[in-house]
Amino acid sequence: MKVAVPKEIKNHEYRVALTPTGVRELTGRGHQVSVQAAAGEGAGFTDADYQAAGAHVEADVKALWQGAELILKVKEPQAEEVARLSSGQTLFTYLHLAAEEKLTLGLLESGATCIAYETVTDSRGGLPLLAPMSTVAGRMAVQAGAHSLEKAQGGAGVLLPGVPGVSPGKVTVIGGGVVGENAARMALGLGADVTILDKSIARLEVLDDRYQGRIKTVYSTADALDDAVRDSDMIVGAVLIPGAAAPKLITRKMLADMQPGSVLVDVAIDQGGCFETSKPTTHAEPTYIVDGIVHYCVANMPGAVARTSTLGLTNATLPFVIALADKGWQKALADDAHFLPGLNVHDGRVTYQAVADAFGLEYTDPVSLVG
Ligand SMILES: NC(=O)C1=CN([C@@H]2O[C@H](COP(=O)(O)OP(=O)(O)OC[C@H]3O[C@@H](n4cnc5c(N)ncnc54)[C@H](O)[C@@H]3O)[C@@H](O)[C@H]2O)C=CC1
Ligand SMILES: CC(=O)C(=O)O
Ligand SMILES: [Mg+2]
Repeated sequence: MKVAVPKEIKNHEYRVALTPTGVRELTGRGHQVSVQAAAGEGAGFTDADYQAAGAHVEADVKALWQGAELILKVKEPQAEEVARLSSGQTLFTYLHLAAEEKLTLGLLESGATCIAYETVTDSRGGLPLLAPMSTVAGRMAVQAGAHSLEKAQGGAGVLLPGVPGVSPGKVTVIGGGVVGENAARMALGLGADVTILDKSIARLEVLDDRYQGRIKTVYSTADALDDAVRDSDMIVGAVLIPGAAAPKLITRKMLADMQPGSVLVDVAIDQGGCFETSKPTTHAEPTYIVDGIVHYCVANMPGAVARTSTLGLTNATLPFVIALADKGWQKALADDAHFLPGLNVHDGRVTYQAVADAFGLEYTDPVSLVG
């Protein structure tokens, strides 16, 4: 199969979808891999590294896209990339469509087959292609939030660990999944006073057992959210309903109950965000202030630590990439019931229920397409 790896073009996105190690796995199976010139630079891989693994390095971006059957990316296609996609091509990348109507309509119009990393599942109820980046983003969330608490960033001037004689800062994490647990772990490591809210008692049980009371667990209700906004120096938004737009859990009105200079870090921004006042930001300008509250809402947080993130992401995606290249999308998805939910769009049809629901579009069951 002809596989293409474009250079990412989203603001401050330095990850790449395939490492030279991945290229070697594909070329060893007889596939042709084209990598855009400098695609791996931000993650520490040179064009020569890719060539040594058997890739063709392509400087002409138009030729790269046109010649591809399978396109591997990291972030959702930007407008100029959507315009390059065509019917018969398969795109494998993060999509987050429920938060992006224009992108959804663009992909439908392209006629391409679009498989999202974030909706692939596993036998333990997890999201194996989201988890590595959720781990990164959860760990970064506290770094970013701690920096945002500094006065020069508009923050309240709170040092999370406190000092002897001064209480530590309070961090509340809403959603105790992969992002949430990793954020809580970092906050705990810094010496903050940490609480996790979740709707899943089973998940709270796991966290309680794992952290033996060092992290408080609270069942997420409207009252618990009211308490969180009154008490917290930093709130991390880390909820997910797979494939769907995030629920808005903190409204603008609730910001009035927060201490001025408190910080909201909305990691769930890639699914639209879980705070009413969230809007996507970039690493170039990661924060903004609403009603005295600092908001950090970067939609591609892991892009800033591209070396670690690329290695973590591609370790997880490689087996699925190999399946797509070896078998084609139809057989690869038909053979793996956990890969199948990755299919979000095919030939003008929406094949993921939560995306169809988000925009009132007709849903096509992916089972009917893979035979
Ligand atoms: N901004 C960025 O750069 C990145 C963003 N993300 C995003 O972070 C979000 C979280 O991802 P994961 O932790 O992997 O998901 P996850 O599925 O591991 O965890 C989500 C948790 O939210 C809980 N939850 C759902 N609704 C809730 C509610 N109303 N109140 C409280 N808890 C609720 C669930 O029970 C679950 O424990 C996703 O939107 C993901 O796409 C992930 C990586 C990078
Ligand atoms: C999950 C995601 O959106 C990211 O890694 O950028
Ligand atoms: Mg996004």
